Amino acid sequence: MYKYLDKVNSPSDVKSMNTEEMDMLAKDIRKFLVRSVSQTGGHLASNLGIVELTLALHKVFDSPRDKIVWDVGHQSYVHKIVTGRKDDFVSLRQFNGLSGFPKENESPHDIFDTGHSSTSISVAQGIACARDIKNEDGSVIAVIGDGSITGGMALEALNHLGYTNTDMIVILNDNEMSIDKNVGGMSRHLSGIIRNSTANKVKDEVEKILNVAPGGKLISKTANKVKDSIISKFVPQDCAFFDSIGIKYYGPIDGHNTKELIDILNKAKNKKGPILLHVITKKGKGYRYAENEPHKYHGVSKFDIKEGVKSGSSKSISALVGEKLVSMAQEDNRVVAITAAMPSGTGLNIFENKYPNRYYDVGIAEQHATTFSAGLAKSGLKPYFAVYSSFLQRGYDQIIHDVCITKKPVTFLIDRAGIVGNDGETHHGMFDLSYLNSIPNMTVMAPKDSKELELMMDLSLDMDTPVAIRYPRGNSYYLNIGEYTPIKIGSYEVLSQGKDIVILAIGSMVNHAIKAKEMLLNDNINPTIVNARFLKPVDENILKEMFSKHKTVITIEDNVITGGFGSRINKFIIDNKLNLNIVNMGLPEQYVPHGSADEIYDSIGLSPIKIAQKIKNL
Ligand SMILES: Cc1ncc(C[n+]2csc(CCOP(=O)(O)OP(=O)(O)O)c2C)c(N)n1
Ligand SMILES: CC(=O)[C@@H](O)[C@H](O)COP(=O)(O)O
Ligand SMILES: [Mg+2]
Repeated sequence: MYKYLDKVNSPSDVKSMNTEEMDMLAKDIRKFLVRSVSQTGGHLASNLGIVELTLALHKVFDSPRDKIVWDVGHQSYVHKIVTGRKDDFVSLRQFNGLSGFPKENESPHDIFDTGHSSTSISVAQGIACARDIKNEDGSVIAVIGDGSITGGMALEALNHLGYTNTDMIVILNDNEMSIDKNVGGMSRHLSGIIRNSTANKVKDEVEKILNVAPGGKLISKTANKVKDSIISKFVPQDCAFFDSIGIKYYGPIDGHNTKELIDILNKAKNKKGPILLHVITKKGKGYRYAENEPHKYHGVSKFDIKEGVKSGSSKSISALVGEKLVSMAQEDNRVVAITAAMPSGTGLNIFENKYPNRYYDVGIAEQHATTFSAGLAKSGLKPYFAVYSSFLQRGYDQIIHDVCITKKPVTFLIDRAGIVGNDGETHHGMFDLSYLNSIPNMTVMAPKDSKELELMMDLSLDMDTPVAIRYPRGNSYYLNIGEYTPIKIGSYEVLSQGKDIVILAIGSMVNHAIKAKEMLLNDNINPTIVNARFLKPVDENILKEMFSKHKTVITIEDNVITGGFGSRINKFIIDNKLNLNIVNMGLPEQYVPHGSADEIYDSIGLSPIKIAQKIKNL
């Protein structure tokens, strides 16, 4: 079906191809990617952009002896195809299927597990330094995007790398896009380099990289031809930033010109010290819709190839948050919104459209975003930092040191809490209740549905201390049960009275508890259900009342079972010397793999039916 792709089962198959064949292979791969991802969902646009670069890397380097370290890893599909996993793409990101990110246990070619951004240079430098200490050889290459290089970790690593002068290659894959438009001074600097690039500005550095062969000068006719063709594209520009910190910059390089890429990589392979190759690619290349709207094709669900991705009719919880924040900003001019490179994902693009001057995209910089929010709060504003649960892990010290010790009224809108689904273990928001639980001065809430989420946001506006509100990935939903009136700090809600057993559920697990109760009623088991809206403070009055009326207590949370909501309730029971049966239900203390959220909840015993079964078996 694919003339060239069908021949590829390992990197050596690419090595045996000439550049023309590799270009035909690139075409096949693009076709394959579009077809395959249209049926499974996945990260499309970044992979379409990185086809020639990945093929050139596998042509020139000898993976896995030479180590290719992918940043984020969402662009590793072509690498997976080349390294023998093409046939597994039918199961991409599905339960028990191929991961959408590099996984060490999937292939020896996947050098390091990843999913979060800006780690590749640190990892690669560690591997390269270890190689040197152990007197081993082999190249180490970090492949990082223009979005990811704005992240604090990447900048810290560059700072260190320039100092240690380690032999290593950083490939900066610059498509001038993060998920949304890339932002920041670094991005502006890189774009400036691209704009200023002209074929005539040949500088000494070009000569240097071309003269890498021991002893020297390019003398043969062919070599000179190669030189000319490279020089016309490979023009070092104003690269003061990288050069001044000790990393030799080369570029910009056409990331879709296979011959040029192979030539440059061959030269770079033998260079001493750290070098950075600035490779320019087009996100979404080869699929018209993705080229035109790369942000829409960064991560996609299944779609029709002819029609392209269509927006769903239901409103996401994130969009609802964006809209609510707009209405709060209308009422209160202290409200400002912050995102760390996730405007569309968090719904803050809606806020940006309405209030561009009260909106900040700080780049992939969750730590900075947290402390920046503390600074805004210090000056009397009401900052709302909307951030995915797993990415906020990056800002842990900043939450304590800069927000909570001095009680700055920053509100964290924690999106993607609980199981996110197909991104898998790096992205599930399964730790936030635990990591926030022990931080003094922080109020932590989780709504039963989207209407309650809005009420919690209203409450946060009136509070002058740190607040976190967590909610899941998905479409907004309304349970129409209980009260929808202004919420008081630390107030729980009894949703239905039963006997013997009380279920205390938090956040999206309230819905699971309600469904589980419907099933249990068929077996004459009638638990009381409490919507535990706050991780902290807890509602002591309701807890005492419930614990006096019931013998068995069940806590349910979509957070790791240790250290979160259940632990807090256990402590309350111990502190009050109560004699009760208590069962904690939550996510296992293990990294949870990818799949649909429903499949995962069922597999770990948190689907309504599994909850009901567990209660029946008590
Ligand atoms: C710590 C962290 N924050 C945010 C993200 C979400 N994220 C994934 S890819 C991406 C954009 C990366 O842009 P770039 O490195 O330029 O790669 P491209 O998608 O353009 O290929 C972002 C923000 C993440 N994975 N990790
Ligand atoms: C690779 C990455 O971190 C993001 O692209 C992430 O996959 C987005 O997740 P959502 O689809 O939940 O926005
Ligand atoms: Mg990019």
